[in-house]
Amino acid sequence: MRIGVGSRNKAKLKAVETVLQTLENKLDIVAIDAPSDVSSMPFSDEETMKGALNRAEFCVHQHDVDFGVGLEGGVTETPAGLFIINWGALAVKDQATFVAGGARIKLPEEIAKRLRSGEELGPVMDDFCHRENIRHGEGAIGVFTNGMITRDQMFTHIMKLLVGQYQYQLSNI
Ligand SMILES: O=P(O)(O)OP(=O)(O)OP(=O)(O)OC[C@H]1O[C@@H](n2cnc3c(O)ncnc32)[C@H](O)[C@@H]1O
Ligand SMILES: [Mg+2]
Repeated sequence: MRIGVGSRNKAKLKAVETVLQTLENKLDIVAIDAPSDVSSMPFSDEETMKGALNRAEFCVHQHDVDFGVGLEGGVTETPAGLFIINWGALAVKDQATFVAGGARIKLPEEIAKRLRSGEELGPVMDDFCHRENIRHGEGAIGVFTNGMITRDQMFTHIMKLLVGQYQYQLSNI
């Protein structure tokens, strides 16, 4: 089974491997530079979901893979403040595409302000924490939940939601 993941982000790749390893021994996971075709800091559910779908569909349409996975991070305004959000898509070659959303939490106002003025969350988190590449590891969600839920764990949950929907469809044809 050959799976294309539309990213080189370590947290995303780890999540895909974690979930698929439990299902199949012969796995060929390929990291693909898939364009999201949305802004680098998506600012709504709609835009973030679109980014995930575009990445997944690019993988199955442009590469020789059985499945394409797209995982996309973004933020959205709510009455309670700016929330970090994530969406995932699983495109099955010549078949359906599945979509799932992830856990979301409010970002501290100090971070939210910087994003509203046009900065990207990745560099803002590194600056805020005086560290590098937080987006490849625990992520903002890990930092602001005290490590309770890390970025790869959050994406692992999304992957389970995607694969589970595909399995349900297979068993109900
Ligand atoms: O290489 P790609 O796959 O694009 O991975 P990415 O880390 O850039 O992730 P996204 O494009 O999906 O996320 C959009 C932006 O939000 C940032 N971001 C999203 N979730 C984050 C998190 O948990 N921690 C730090 N930055 C995050 C990310 O760095 C981008 O600037
Ligand atoms: Mg990105």
